[in-house]
Amino acid sequence: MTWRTELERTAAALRRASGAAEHAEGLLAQAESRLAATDTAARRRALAEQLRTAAATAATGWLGEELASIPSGTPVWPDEPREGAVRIGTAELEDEPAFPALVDLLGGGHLVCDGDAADPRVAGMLQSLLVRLVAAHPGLEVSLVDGVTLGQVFAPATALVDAGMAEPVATDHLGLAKVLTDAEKRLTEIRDIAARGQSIANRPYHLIVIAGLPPQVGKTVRERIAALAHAGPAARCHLVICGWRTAIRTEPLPAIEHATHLSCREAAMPSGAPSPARLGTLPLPIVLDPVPPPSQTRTVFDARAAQRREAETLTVGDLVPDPLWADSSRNGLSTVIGRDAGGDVTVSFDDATPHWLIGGRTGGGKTVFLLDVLYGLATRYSPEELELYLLDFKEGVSFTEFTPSAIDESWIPHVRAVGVESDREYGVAVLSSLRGELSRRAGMMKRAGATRLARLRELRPEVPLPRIVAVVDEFHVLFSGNDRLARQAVAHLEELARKGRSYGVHLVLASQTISGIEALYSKKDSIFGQFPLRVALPGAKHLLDDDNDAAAGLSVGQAHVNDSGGIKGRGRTCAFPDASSAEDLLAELRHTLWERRESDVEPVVFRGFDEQHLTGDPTFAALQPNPLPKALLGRAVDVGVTTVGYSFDRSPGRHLAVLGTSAVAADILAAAAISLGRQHEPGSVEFHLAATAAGVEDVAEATVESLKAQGHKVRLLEPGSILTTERETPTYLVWFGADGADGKASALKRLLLQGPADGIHLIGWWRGARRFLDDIGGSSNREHCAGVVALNIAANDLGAVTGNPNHGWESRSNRCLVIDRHAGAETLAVPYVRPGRLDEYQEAGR
Ligand SMILES: Nc1ncnc2c1ncn2[C@@H]1O[C@H](COP(=O)(O)OP(=O)(O)OP(=O)(O)O)[C@@H](O)[C@H]1O
Repeated sequence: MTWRTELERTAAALRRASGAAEHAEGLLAQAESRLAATDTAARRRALAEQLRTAAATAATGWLGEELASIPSGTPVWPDEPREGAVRIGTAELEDEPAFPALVDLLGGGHLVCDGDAADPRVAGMLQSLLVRLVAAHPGLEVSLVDGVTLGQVFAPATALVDAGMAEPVATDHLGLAKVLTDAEKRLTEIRDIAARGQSIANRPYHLIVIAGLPPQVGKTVRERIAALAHAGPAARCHLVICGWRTAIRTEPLPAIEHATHLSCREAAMPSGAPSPARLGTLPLPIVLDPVPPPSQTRTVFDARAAQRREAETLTVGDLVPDPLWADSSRNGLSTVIGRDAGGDVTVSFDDATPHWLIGGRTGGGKTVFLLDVLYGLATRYSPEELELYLLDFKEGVSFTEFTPSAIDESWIPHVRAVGVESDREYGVAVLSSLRGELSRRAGMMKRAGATRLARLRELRPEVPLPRIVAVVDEFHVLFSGNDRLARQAVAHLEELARKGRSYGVHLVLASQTISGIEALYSKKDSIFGQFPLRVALPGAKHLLDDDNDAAAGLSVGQAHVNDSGGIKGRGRTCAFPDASSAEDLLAELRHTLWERRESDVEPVVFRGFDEQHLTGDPTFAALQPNPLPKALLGRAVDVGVTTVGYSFDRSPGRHLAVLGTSAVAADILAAAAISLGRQHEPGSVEFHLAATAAGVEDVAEATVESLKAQGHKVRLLEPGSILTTERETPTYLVWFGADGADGKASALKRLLLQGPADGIHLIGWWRGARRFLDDIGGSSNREHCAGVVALNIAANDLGAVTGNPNHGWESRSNRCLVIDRHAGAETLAVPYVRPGRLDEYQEAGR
């Protein structure tokens, strides 16, 4: 072989190997120009020197220097290197080391060697190659196969396995098959991403190192390896295949594309020494890199593993941006939630992912994930940019930390309403109010001529138009039962899911499962099709596509985030921080946000099973004498938990009947009387109380005391005189137990008919709805009592009382239905009771 040919080949090999094409071309040109010289030995040395210099540029530091010469303590690289070449040994010229032998691996092609790790030279080369690549590539993911030394050659890589950078070494054909299956899956996913025009440049390299093929490997597996080699480089998958030689049955080997071939198995030299290794067409022999110093291997692997763990672990503190509230929600909202090998994983509410579905078993981390998201958003966006509605249908305290408490007066200023152990009506009320907001925004957009929220915000800068995020934890409860409420919830949800995107109203539904919700059967696809962002937590079912098993191996603290409705290959698995273990930090953060608030309006908190007390209602505290007094009866099950009242004016029928056997009725009467007392000047009105029902003495007595304390004249009436007592001044007759009308049905009718005109109103408790109807003279007289508070009475009895059979009223503890026939209003409410009375009543089974 002439020097010229040798030179050309050598430079070409270097060019191929290093990818430093321009540099090698330069070398070639220079060398050619000097070919005329006569001193061959000198030329060879000069050539070797030039190639050494070229290689030093093509592969530096961890990738190119002799490992033994790299000082201990040299850090692993923090960023991906640009060069793809890596050293595997040294080319020798006349038995002297001439220049490093490089192969173009990650970002280039593959390395195929006919020898396997049973040859110590190959074992040494593999170990040093792994150290180099792990030290140089922070994002590298590795699959290791060793069918010849039972994993011995990769023993030092345990640290990589522990850090999740590598799978445990596969040592048999089944293990190899799994490696290939996983690689094929990954390849398809990455190819899909690239096919959609998205960049795959931030995806980690996947390196498969086969130290030797397990004995049982046949044609099919070899063909799979060849196919992977064919498609791999385009999907950042590269192979190092050792022991790639014709099998015993002399099957021809499939060709491995994009490969540099390393040959170690030519016949032994006459001296008995193994033949030297050869790399590709490079005419010089190669001495493969030896086993690196064990301490170096350990240090590199440990450092990389530690760095990887740290890089993938986001702390709660990392969720918080600096500065706070700096982002605009004009085009959407987003927050970082975790990290994977590709960097930060963010989740967004925008045109592409307007609504989210989150799934995971109990204890799978849903609440923690939601807290992470909510703190992330509340720190990025000010309350002018973001409003939050939080509903929790399970027994627990998920969102209470966002609201003021006896221990901590602060709250998250973005939060408008929080439902804790909410009941379904409250959930429906929140959805209904959000739907109202959709309509309001739709109207504004139409009038302003805008088609997008962002545009409307530009046109109407004076109108606050924050994006709204409504979170519903355990949302399946809302739709359980397939009843009227479930149907209402479905209707609201459908509308919000469909239109929310345009108007900046976003939903997050979290549950253990999205299947099995009867009320949603026919609408499932149309509704959940609007929820492209899927977050699968451990135990999530039916959240991702059927053929997508990405959530199968998740452990608590990990989430699989898919932004394409669960389609395979579109997700990222990341660890998210544990907000439940950062109470102090979050409390401090809450305080900081609270102190920055511009409004003192606290979030409305609805606790489904809490008692409501008249004295705890700010509306009661603010009452003043006024010409249109209103009896306060309870708090509505609506978003604002507004006070429900019934007003007494002089028009006919302004009386109030509380119906049902529940002793809560007595408390409602008491609350009505006491609140009315506040709205009259003492002396301008009298209160006549009659306590004819058993067990109401305490309540009646307390009511008398309260009214007297307000300065009112109060009379206690005895049976027989309740309806016949003369009343010359405006009077409220508060009657605990009006069933039977004191035996004077006609007097009752007269009072109902004529009373209001004289300022005389009845507030009465009837235990039986039918009895009440009889007492007032039948259904034709129902107009004579326009106010009804239904407690535990049957829906058809209530229908008979009001003449409206369609109330759909289902009585239950701690709820009442307040009906004002004149106003055409029916309001579900939590009635006022005296503190602790609900427990007493429940214990007594009433
Ligand atoms: N990111 C995380 N890192 C570490 N531990 C976590 C993480 N997320 C959750 N956990 C642990 O799991 C526990 C349960 O989490 P969480 O309360 O969020 O579950 P959940 O799905 O809401 O359960 P449930 O529905 O029963 O309330 C937490 O108390 C915490 O100890």
